[in-house]
Parts: sequence; structure tokens; C-alpha cells
Amino acid sequence: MKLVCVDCSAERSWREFSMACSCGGRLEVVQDLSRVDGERLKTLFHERLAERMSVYASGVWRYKELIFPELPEEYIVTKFEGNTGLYTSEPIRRKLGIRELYFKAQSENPSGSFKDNGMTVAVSHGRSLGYNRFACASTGNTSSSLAMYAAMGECTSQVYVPNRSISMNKVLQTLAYGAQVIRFDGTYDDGIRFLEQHGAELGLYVCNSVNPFRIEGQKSIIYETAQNLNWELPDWILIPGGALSNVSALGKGLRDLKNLGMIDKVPRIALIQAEGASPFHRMMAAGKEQLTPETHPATKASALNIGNPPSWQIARRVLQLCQGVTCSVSDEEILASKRMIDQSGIGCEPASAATLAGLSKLLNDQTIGKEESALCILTGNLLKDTEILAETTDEMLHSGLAHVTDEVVSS
Ligand SMILES: N[C@@H](CCOP(=O)(O)O)C(=O)O
Repeated sequence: MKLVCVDCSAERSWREFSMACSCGGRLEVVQDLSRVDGERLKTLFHERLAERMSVYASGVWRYKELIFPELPEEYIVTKFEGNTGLYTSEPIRRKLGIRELYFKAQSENPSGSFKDNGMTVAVSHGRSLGYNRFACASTGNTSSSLAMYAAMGECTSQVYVPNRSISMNKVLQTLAYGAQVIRFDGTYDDGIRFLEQHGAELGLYVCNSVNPFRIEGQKSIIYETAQNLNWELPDWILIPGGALSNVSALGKGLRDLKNLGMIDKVPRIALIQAEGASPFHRMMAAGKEQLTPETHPATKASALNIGNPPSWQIARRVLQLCQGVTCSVSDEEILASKRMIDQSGIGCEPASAATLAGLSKLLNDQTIGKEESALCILTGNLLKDTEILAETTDEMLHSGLAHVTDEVVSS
């Protein structure tokens, strides 16, 4: 295993940590899978479903051979992350008129978001290098996840969180796990820039998705889904797009599975952004080569409030390889879809519902056919964003979509 710069192809050892190559390019983990037998792995991964207490009971470390084979087990910090539900909802499927529809609820992770899949790997890697001070910039999910794993690993965490347009619940969760929270005027993008400039001199191991080990861990989302579906994935995978780590990770995971012959067909990816924070979609739709950052990203889907996604080049390459598409959806469309997902009993935070809103749009313009199958990745838990919950349930009460009687309230 080695780290390779996606721009200049310079190589470095995985036994060092850096947020970027000296040329400024992003780093990617490259593994030699030439001697790996895909069929043997399927059997091994199946046997590990019976594990209860070892690291292999984790829905990430179950796939250790494809994620981080070299890492000694003693450094692994795990909360048995992954192992999340794969659901169908007949009412939603019928309403959209699509043949087959799945929801992968990454929201069921221990800290309530998909970040745990990558964070267990990043923190474990950092510990193996001797770090005990971890950091990130965050709109709240990354910070909650980091704070939880740092505490589990008896390390400290320092997190940089914007003052506005984030969910207070996520900040409280982060604080509760014992992180040092630094609030600042600006956006996630400013926080990342600060860590890129000062993280190394402060002796911090940075756990944002610019860290290639986060991406390695997040690949497990696609491994677990493929295993759930007996190694036959749907035609389309819909992913919400903010920092764009999932498109990089899931794309990489799909490539691994295809190269190893563990799946026959690679699904197409549809990346959905919120209209108020859609620099990547705008670039793709205009056929441009360069991303123009949005200086004031603004969406109610707080996890998507990102105007300058740091790994957009990797995401663009992934979409090109898997005939991917992008689209953007309004906050109203996101909240209407969230209501459907919540009322199906699955539930999610607003950012996750962008997937369903995007699916509906892409079915309407016939990019996705009704005879096809689709999977929506739900990234965060319904209780992550109580401000939106308070707002939407209040609207529902006033519009007659929900009823609370005095008897119920007082009983
Ligand atoms: N929505 C994210 C933004 C940070 O993204 P990352 O994947 O680069 O850590 C958050 O929860 O902070």
C-alpha cells in the first residue's frame, strides 16, 4: 500500500501523514490487489458476519483486506460501525413509479452519520503513527464522529466549526464527546484552508475527507451494500454532494469490486447537490474544467453548506469513469423528500433527502428510467438536525398534515 498524488503521481509511504502532496495535489491510497482472490474474499466476508466482539464485527473492518491490510489490529479504534440497514419503502417506490428502490441508512452509524465508516480508519491510522491530537473542520457530522473516536482511542480532538448555518445539535454532540470546539466566522471551506496551512505545525492529524484513509474507510459503504444484495448492485446509486467524499469513496470501492470480479456491473452514480451550494454541479453542467467556488453557500441542508469542495478533481474523475451525472435540488424539494423518508419510518437528516429529491427529478427528465433500480445513500440521522425538525413539524401542524390533540399532549 502506498500514497500517490492524483496530480503529479509522486509516491510516498502510508507511514506518514500529509493532507496533500508537495505539489498541492490530493493524495490517494493505492493498494496492490493483484494477488487478492475475490471469490475467497466473499467467503471470508460472509463468515465474518458471525463475529460479535472482534474488530471483524465492524461493518468497516470486516473488509480489512480491501481497506487497510497492513494495519496491526492493536491500533484499531472501532465502535462496530457500518452494519447499517438496507431498506425498501413500498409507498415511496410506488409514488415514484420506479421498479426497485433501496435506502442505505448510514444514519444508523454509532455517531449518527456515514462519517464513522471513514473515521474509524483515519483515527486508527493516526494512532499507528503515534498521533494523539486529532482535528477537523466541520459542519457537525465529521466533528461528532471524530470526537467520538478520539475519545474511544484516549486521544484529544480539536474541531473548527463555522458560527452559522450549522445544526446546534451536532455541535452539542461534539462537545459531549469531549472535543475542544473552536467556532469561527466563515464556512467549512475556511476551516479546511486553516488546517491545510497550520495543521502540521500544530502537530495535528487532520481527519477530513482530504485524508485518504477516510476515503478508504468509506469504501466499505459500497462493500456492505453489495454484500447485502448478494453482490448485485442496482443500476443507479444516488449520493448527496457537499465535500464530495462519498462520490470519491464509493467510486473507488466500485472499482475495487469490479477489478476483483466481485461484481459484474458497475452502477452509475448520480451526485445530488443543494441548489444553494452546488459549485460542482454547476461546473459539470457547464462542461467546465475548473470549479468556481461559491463564497456564500446557503442551504437548509446544513451538511451540504460547502462552497469549495476540496476533492472535486477526484470526484469528477469518478463520475467520468462510471458515466455519472449531477443535478441540484431546491431546499423545498429536499424537505418534501425528507418528509417522505421520515414518514416511511426510515428517517434522515435533510442532506440525505437530497438523494430522493434528485431521483424524482432524474426520473422526470428520463435520465433514470422507471424500469431501472436505484439506491439512495442516507448519510445522517433524523435527530441530527432538530432546528429543521422543529421548523418542518411546526409547518406540518399548521397545514393540517400532522395532528397533536390536547389529550395526547397532556397524557
Ligand atoms: N458535512 C461535512 C463537511 C466535512 O466534510 P469532510 O467529509 O471533508 O469531513 C461535516 O459533517 O462536517
